Amino acid sequence: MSEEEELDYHTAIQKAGKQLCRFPLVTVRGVPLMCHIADNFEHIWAFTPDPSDLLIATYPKAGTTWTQEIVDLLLNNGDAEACMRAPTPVRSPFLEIFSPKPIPSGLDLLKKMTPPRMIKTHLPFQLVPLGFWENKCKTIYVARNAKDNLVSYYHFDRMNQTQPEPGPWDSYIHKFMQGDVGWGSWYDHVKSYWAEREKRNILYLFYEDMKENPRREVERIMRYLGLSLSDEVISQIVELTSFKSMKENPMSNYSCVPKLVFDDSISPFMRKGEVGDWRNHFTPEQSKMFDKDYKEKMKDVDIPFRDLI
Ligand SMILES: Nc1ncnc2c1ncn2[C@@H]1O[C@H](COP(=O)(O)OS(=O)(=O)O)[C@@H](OP(=O)(O)O)[C@H]1O
Repeated sequence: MSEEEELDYHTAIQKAGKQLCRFPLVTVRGVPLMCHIADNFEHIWAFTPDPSDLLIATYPKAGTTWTQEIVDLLLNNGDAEACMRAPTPVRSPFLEIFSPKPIPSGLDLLKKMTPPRMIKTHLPFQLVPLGFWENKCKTIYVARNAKDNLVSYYHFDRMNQTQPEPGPWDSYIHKFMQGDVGWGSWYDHVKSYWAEREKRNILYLFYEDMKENPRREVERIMRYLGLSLSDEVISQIVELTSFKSMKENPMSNYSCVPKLVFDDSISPFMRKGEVGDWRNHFTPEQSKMFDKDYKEKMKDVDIPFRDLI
């Protein structure tokens, strides 16, 4: 990003900050979306990607930013400086985000960029513009176990002053289970991409696998992208995308978003980055109740989630 663009970007988000509020949810084709997304859904649906574009799809808080950083470094042969050219949401536009914006509007940014582009979405499979599938765009989906995903989303809803009010922890668990949160049901989301993964050649990854063996997962992404990088470069990418490195990196830690939007005194964007943190939040009763409902909602699929019990 040039100095002028960077200045523009910061002025724009500061100005937009004045119009920001906790956006209410509006249902689009059965999926609750924040109203600024719902109001502009027609434009989002009409977006036509280039066949060379890459889609990174996730339910919110499943490891999107981590994956965006890995992909950008892979595409830039591990060049840390190149990947510090701009904050994550500028390097990898967020397809459905519209103004007033805590981060730049995805469609506006995409118009200015030449393919191949790295595009982020939280839309469930059925709301992703058809052009992605017609043009056979490569797609990486990252899923995170439901309980850790819920915990991360709860803290994000507390700190992001544009997300709907999360309310107390106990009622948030119920909201999440009912899919009464932005981008809807976690259960439907992870299932929607799982069902299409083979037909659409979607690389379906798990946050827990990335934590367990980041190098193995970086290499998996590398092969999916048709790249072959040296062992040394891969090691560098693993190091640059560790939680600690990304938390310290102003281009990946979302410190680009002003405090009046992302209030990091409530909870930082790069919060803990752990598997199993749900154990510090769920009471045994809440966990039992969640597990019973989970079993019922997930009985029709066998997606290998771990660290849930
Ligand atoms: N490098 C790395 N390693 C491990 N964990 C990481 C990493 N980068 C981000 N994170 C954690 O991912 C959570 C944020 O998820 P997303 O990037 O999907 O958020 S968003 O939906 O794009 O807003 C959030 O999880 P929690 O800490 O559990 O809240 C981040 O801390």
